[in-house]
Amino acid sequence: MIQLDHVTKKYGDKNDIVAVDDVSLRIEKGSICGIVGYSGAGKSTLLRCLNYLEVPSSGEVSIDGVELHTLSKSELRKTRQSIGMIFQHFNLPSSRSVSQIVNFALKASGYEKKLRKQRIRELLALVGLADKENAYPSQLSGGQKQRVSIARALANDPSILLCDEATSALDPKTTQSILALLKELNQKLQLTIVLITHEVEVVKEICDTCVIMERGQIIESGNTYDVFANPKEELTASFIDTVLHFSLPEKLVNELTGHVIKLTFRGHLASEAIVSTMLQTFKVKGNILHGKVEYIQDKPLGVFIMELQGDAHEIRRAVTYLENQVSKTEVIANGLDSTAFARA
Ligand SMILES: Nc1ncnc2c1ncn2[C@@H]1O[C@H](COP(=O)(O)OP(=O)(O)OP(=O)(O)O)[C@@H](O)[C@H]1O
Repeated sequence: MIQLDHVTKKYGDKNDIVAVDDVSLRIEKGSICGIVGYSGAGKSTLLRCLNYLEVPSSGEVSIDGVELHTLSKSELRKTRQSIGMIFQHFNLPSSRSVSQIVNFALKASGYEKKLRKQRIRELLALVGLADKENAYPSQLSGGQKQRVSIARALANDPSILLCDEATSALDPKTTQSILALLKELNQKLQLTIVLITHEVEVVKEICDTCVIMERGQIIESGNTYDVFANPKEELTASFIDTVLHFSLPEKLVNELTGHVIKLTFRGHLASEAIVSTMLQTFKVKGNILHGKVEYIQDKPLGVFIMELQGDAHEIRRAVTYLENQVSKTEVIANGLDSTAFARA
């Protein structure tokens, strides 16, 4: 388990750049945690505080109950060996072959020479590169290079893997294959994975929990499904909307005259029945403008956007019914008391 308590990291001669500001966070063993934020939010700094590549200005980082600041240099080096790291631009030396790159990591950690060849084969097979032992980085695609860097990061059998924008330089299809590999390694090796990204798609695909950062602080965090189903902060909602596309074009919304609501369903199977019961029970006309089910790690999250027309009293009753049936209702346009709706 990784635990951060009130971690702050300041830079600058006067300590006036606060890159990470009083962050407390717990990441469970064997889980995948995604840290999301725009450029400059403090993600990289926070990630580097986890293995003390950056020593926090204040606060505590503990790995499996051991506070890193209590460790001697050699103990810290040993702890770092249990934390692998991969990067956006792979950082592979161009003059070494794939097996030499992995061998170098094994050698540096004191892995017994006679066992190294076998270990290199195992690692390359694990990341799907069994046939690339003798290739050089320039002969590999971006996805293959990231696989080599993952093999290198796993050389020491780490229990934690830190991923710094690991898929940001890759095309969508290759991103999917690297994410699938990370998920597989997480399950096969019980590897705890912490990744930072500005791509919410990555979080949606593989993260059990997620953390949203802004100006060095965590503004929202939790189980990924819960955060996606019910974002509390505007920034979180806008990030999520970039992948779920659960909104309507503004021009269309402005042209609508009825009461426009957005319904969020946890699970989609009941959604159509609820909407049709509502339409049969109350004297309202419903126009479905948008309906979609997204899968967040195989769990469905459904959204309907509807325009309701009719008597305000009936609409209120219909909305009350919906509020009791679905996870969340939001007014998108023409709230019941708005003049626009009164005109309709
Ligand atoms: N070594 C440093 N010296 C001074 N300021 C730094 C240093 N590292 C980061 N910062 C500043 O700290 C803030 C957070 O930077 P950080 O790189 O952690 O953000 P980020 O969310 O990872 O952004 P990006 O996605 O662009 O890397 C920024 O204002 C950055 O300029």
